[in-house]
Amino acid sequence: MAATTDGSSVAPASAPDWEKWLPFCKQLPKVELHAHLNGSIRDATIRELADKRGPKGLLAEDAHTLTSKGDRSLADCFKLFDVIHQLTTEHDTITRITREVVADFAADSVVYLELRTTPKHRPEVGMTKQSYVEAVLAGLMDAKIATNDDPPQPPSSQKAEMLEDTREATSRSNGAKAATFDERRTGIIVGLILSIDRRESGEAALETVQLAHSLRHRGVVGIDLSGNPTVGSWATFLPALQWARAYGLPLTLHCGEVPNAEEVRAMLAFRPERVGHVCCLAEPEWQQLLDAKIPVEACLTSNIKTESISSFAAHHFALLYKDDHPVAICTDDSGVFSTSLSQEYAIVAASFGLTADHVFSVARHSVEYIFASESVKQKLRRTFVRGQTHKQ
Ligand SMILES: CNc1ncnc2c1ncn2[C@@H]1O[C@H](COP(=O)(O)O)[C@@H](O)[C@H]1O
Ligand SMILES: [Zn+2]
Repeated sequence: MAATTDGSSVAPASAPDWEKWLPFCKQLPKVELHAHLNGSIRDATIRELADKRGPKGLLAEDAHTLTSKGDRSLADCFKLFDVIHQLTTEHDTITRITREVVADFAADSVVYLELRTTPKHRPEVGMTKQSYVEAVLAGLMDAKIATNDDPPQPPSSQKAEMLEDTREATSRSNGAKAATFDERRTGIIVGLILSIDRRESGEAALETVQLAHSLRHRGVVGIDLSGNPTVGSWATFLPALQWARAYGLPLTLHCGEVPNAEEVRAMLAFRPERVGHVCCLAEPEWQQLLDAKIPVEACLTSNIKTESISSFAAHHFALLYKDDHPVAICTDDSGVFSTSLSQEYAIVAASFGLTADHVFSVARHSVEYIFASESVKQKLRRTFVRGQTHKQ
């Protein structure tokens, strides 16, 4: 793994080192660009859903074990997602977890969130990819209603109308209309990214891209490629990703979570708008990333817990930061890895000896990498005026 620091210019951090950064990071406005819906569920919700399935069931046992949060390999992590997915099969549950996840990010001073999720086709419960995404969109609506000061929840017939009200239509280069949920009620703007799972066929991937295209005006802002990195091949997903690009949908790819030089080279050559992780890049691919200046979503706790990186101090965030490479700090799976965006910022600050100004600047620069219109960026830039509303 070439993407490690030499350790000479960065001081390793122990947990108490970063904890003292938490109050500052909690009140810092933040942008979250890499958060998987089913990886961000509250522990209490997982346990409640598992218990409803029967107290002695295998799922309940697994759910209680999985919320005990030990470090686990990447392979264990994907087993865990399978358990979580068995607990979140109902539309109502999808709506509920979306509402809760958005509320949790909002409570952590996240001002802009790009939440990603894999549309699920589950004929056994009457779920199509479209109905799954509709359930997520309903959760985004509910999140706004739930955190609103005054109005009670409207009957569902009114929801579509309200959704229409809260749209922010913006022009895209291809002339399509895009939208993000605005922050009038909650203080958080949310865009939805649809994920392609590496287990899927090329056809299923294309279905997700077409769904994203058709729901652009409802808050879908981009496409992600994720899932077990040891499964599937780049060639399978490339046609769907090319369609996404033709539709003008920005792309983010999970890249280099495990060593796979050929795939990393192909991904970087494709020039996605962002990449996640980039943990296991050899020197030529690392140089390719730096030259391409593709913004990186850095997920420190995730990389440590899945054993892709050996320690916070050895994380390649330091190299990216020193090189002035575009980078955004992200959680990946705040529920599964028991973290928060504030905690990730605190870890970065303590691990790499940043000042409060540096931390603020990292947060502010993340605005430049979002999948939203210039008008949304402008609005967010105004939130990040150092010294005006947010002091050390
Ligand atoms: C740990 N690093 C990771 N690497 C790759 N993919 C990951 C991931 N963490 C999460 N996912 C992807 O997100 C799904 C869960 O959320 P959704 O059901 O889509 O909401 C997982 O099944 C996996 O496909
Ligand atoms: Zn991820």
